[in-house]
Amino acid sequence: MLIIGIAGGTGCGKTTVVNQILNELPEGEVGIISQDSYYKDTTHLSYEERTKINFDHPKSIDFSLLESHLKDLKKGIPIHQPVYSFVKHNRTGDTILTHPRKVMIVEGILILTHPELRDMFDIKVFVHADTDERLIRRLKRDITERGRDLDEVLTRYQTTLKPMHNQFIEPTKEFADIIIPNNKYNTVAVNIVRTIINDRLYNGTIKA
Ligand SMILES: Nc1ncnc2c1ncn2[C@@H]1O[C@H](COP(=O)(O)OP(=O)(O)O)[C@@H](O)[C@H]1O
Ligand SMILES: O=c1ccn([C@@H]2O[C@H](COP(=O)(O)O)[C@@H](O)[C@H]2O)c(=O)[nH]1
Repeated sequence: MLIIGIAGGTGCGKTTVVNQILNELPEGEVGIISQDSYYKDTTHLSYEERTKINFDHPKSIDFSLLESHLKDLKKGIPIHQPVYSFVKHNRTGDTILTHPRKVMIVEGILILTHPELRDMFDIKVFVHADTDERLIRRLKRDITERGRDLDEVLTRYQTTLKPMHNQFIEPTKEFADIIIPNNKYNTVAVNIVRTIINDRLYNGTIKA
């Protein structure tokens, strides 16, 4: 199994890059794990309390579950990936049965902060977009898709998102094997990653 970790700050375009990579690859050969699925379960808290969580700090992520799921997949064991709701700020209680694939992509803002997880990645990618670009994208996306308003996004940006990005996320760029500049859509970089995957898939250098 080839495991690719794709990190980068919120709004840099990780999800978009993953979808672009998957485009044109045969269905069923590549599996996805999103770090967002592994936000800690906070069912014991009220909605009000959940809105105050610092979701950009590594401690908000259940890394031990993520790590053990990845280990299971490596052993050929399917996992039940939790489904997360950004609107409720909590897991939904549903899971997605995720089968081991020849190539697994793990994406998320904090995935390179955790040494044990980081060591499991064969290729580490960091998607870069400028801070103002990321904030603009985040504003648009969170208002249209995640039920937020202008005030919520900007307040969260100033209080937690920006400081956590500088403290935890940006420094992990140094662990990356490949940095994808993504201020504009970067089809060249996406094609390079897809070529690496195709090479591993069809030249028999990896086993399922
Ligand atoms: N290169 C790009 N240029 C312009 N908009 C982009 C680009 N990449 C992503 N976007 C848009 O920015 C928003 C955030 O992208 P997304 O892939 O969800 O980022 P992430 O997963 O890193 O938070 C989405 O609305 C997406 O369509
Ligand atoms: O309940 C939640 C959980 C997380 N967030 C924010 O999401 C981003 C990470 O997701 P991306 O898709 O990489 O942007 C993170 O910055 C958290 O602040 C949230 O708003 N609510």
